[in-house]
Amino acid sequence: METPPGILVRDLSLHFGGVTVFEGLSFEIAAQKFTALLGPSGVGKTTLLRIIAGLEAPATGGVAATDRAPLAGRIAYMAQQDFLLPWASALRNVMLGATLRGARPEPERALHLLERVGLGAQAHALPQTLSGGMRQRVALARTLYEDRPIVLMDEPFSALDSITRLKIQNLAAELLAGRTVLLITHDPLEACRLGHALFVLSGAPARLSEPLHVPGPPPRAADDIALLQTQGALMRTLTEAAAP
Ligand SMILES: Nc1ncnc2c1ncn2[C@@H]1O[C@H](COP(=O)(O)OP(=O)(O)OP(=O)(O)O)[C@@H](O)[C@H]1O
Repeated sequence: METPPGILVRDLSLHFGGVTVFEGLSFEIAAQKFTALLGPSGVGKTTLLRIIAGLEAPATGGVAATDRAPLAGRIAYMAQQDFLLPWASALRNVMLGATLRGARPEPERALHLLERVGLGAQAHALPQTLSGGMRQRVALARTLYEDRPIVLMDEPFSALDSITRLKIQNLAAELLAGRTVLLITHDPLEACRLGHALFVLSGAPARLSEPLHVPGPPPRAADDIALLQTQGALMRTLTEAAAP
């Protein structure tokens, strides 16, 4: 895989009807790190991710890679819902991107990734026979199958119970290490376990907080002292962000 670049967001403005979601928003997402993005519901997190993914066009400004090469084709997107096709096996769902692009599927590589997320034995199972955590692991394997240097994740684990969530966070940290990852989450613990830098988006138009940094490589233990201190600081920033 090529060296994952960082992402430059420059002078972004976007309005929906009379609402100004972004006005002159600029920031940088570090290369080869996990960046966590938190903030109140409706502030514009998903919209920001969609702009970076090229799925939404801003009124002004834009998004570029720090290596100046085009971003197109270098981004994988993992959404909150697993979006698995109900009639296709786990294996075929992992290869869905290739199928949709008309590319030759690589079942051996897909199976290897299912094995890495602990689902080798379920390769031929249909999604409805799998638990929510298993389905999100299939979705994670599908994201990895795309093998893109940049990975955008929109609350990917929010529907899971807390222990399943801790386990899949560990997997994501291991399997996505070295890529440029932007993770939207409402879970301060998830942000602190996985993020190298944590940002809070708040206000209308939305502004980014100064980043918080958690020491040590992800995934961090949930009871790590430095993590708990950062989580406290993050909770204060989130409380201020929610104040009217
Ligand atoms: N296609 C659209 N048309 C009109 N308004 C939109 C559209 N998409 C988003 N919005 C509005 O833009 C704002 C930001 O929405 P967005 O989904 O990005 O928020 P969010 O921070 O991701 O929220 P949540 O945490 O609840 O997922 C909201 O006020 C939303 O209603």
